[in-house]
Amino acid sequence: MPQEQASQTQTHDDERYIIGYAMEPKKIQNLLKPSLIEHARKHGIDLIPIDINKPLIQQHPNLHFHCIIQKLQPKHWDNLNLHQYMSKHGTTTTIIDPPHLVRKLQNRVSMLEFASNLPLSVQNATVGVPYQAVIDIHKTSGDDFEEMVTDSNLRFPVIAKPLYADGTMKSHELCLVFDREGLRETLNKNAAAGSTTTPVVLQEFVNHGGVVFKVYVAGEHVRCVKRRSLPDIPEEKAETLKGTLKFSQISNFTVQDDNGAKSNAGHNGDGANHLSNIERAEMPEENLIKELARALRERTGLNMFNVDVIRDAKDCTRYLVIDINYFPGYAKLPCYEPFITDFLLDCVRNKPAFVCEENQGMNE
Ligand SMILES: Nc1ncnc2c1ncn2[C@@H]1O[C@H](COP(=O)(O)OP(=O)(O)OP(=O)(O)O)[C@@H](O)[C@H]1O
Ligand SMILES: O=P(O)(O)O[C@H]1[C@H](O)[C@H](O)[C@H](OP(=O)(O)O)[C@@H](OP(=O)(O)O)[C@@H]1O
Ligand SMILES: [Mg+2]
Ligand SMILES: [Mg+2]
Repeated sequence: MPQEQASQTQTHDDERYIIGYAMEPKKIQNLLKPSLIEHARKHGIDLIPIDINKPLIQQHPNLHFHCIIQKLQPKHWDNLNLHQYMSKHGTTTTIIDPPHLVRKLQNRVSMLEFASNLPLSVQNATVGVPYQAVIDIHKTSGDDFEEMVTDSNLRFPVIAKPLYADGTMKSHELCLVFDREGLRETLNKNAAAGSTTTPVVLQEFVNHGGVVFKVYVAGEHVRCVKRRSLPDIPEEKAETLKGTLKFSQISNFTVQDDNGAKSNAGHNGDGANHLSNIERAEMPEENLIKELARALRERTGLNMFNVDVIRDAKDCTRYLVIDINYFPGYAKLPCYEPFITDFLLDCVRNKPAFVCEENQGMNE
């Protein structure tokens, strides 16, 4: 079976490790496929579900977790009371990754700060971030609005993104904004939402050939795949476009899923051309991806994340990080079973580089 061949890690028959997973049912369904549970089991790892709604200390009294992987909302941290659990088992159980570090990825400003001024040196390539500004969502009219847009130094088109990328559907509701009127309209709609109003980041839209590179990181293990993205907007067209265009989770399907959906729907023409653009797009240099992953692991202190990277259509040596997601959909990677299992084996064998700093800040 290809997954077996792809696994790099040797296991000894007598080694067995218990790894708990704490996450919402939808995430479990996406990630913990029988193929992963089986692959991990064959390599010495028993994956055990943790109930995220009650204290961990009251669960599995006869099991010792070597490590726990998690994707949780703050309320779940409270319910699980991991602090209590770790005060008893903290010397032998590792939590991947500490929540106070994960939280930095839940804000689109602090998230991209990790990717600013990265000292990478692979051929001529540079990796940076697009220009972005947080705006005052209450300045929706008159001079205040005009002044704010001028002061922000942004050039249209921009993408309006909710500041908080906190795992809610709302946090993925983005909007391409073509001009000042479009921006005013977006802010007015946001203001009309009343109690659900959210701060907004405006990020410059960068033409990038309609392809996003998703770099999946699990400790030292790194994989990069191509996904569908927004199409380019030629400069002359950008000047004539007005208003806004809402979109959400445009890059969440794999190229294979996209192909299937298009052919099932009987689409051709533009759709097919667009997909072949993706297939034709050259992957970034492997060393660049590795260096980027390493640098971000160091800066964030995290092990499990993916990075969305685009390549400037005007300058193919210029890469831009547009998004970093904690604990992404690894199951969308081909042969994700050995990828995750090898990482988990690294964790339980306590390779120093993978152990998070004493699980500090756990319940912060
Ligand atoms: N600055 C940008 N320039 C061009 N395209 C962009 C830019 N930012 C985002 N995009 C496009 O919009 C998509 C969604 O943006 P982003 O990744 O920030 O949102 P998200 O909801 O956090 O995504 P995810 O589902 O990966 O968490 C990207 O995959 C890319 O196709
Ligand atoms: O934090 P949430 O649950 O909103 O995170 C998303 C994340 O934004 C990414 O979109 C993941 O997908 P990929 O980047 O395509 O891997 C999602 O993965 P999923 O398969 O678990 O839905 C995350 O949940
Ligand atoms: Mg993204
Ligand atoms: Mg995201």
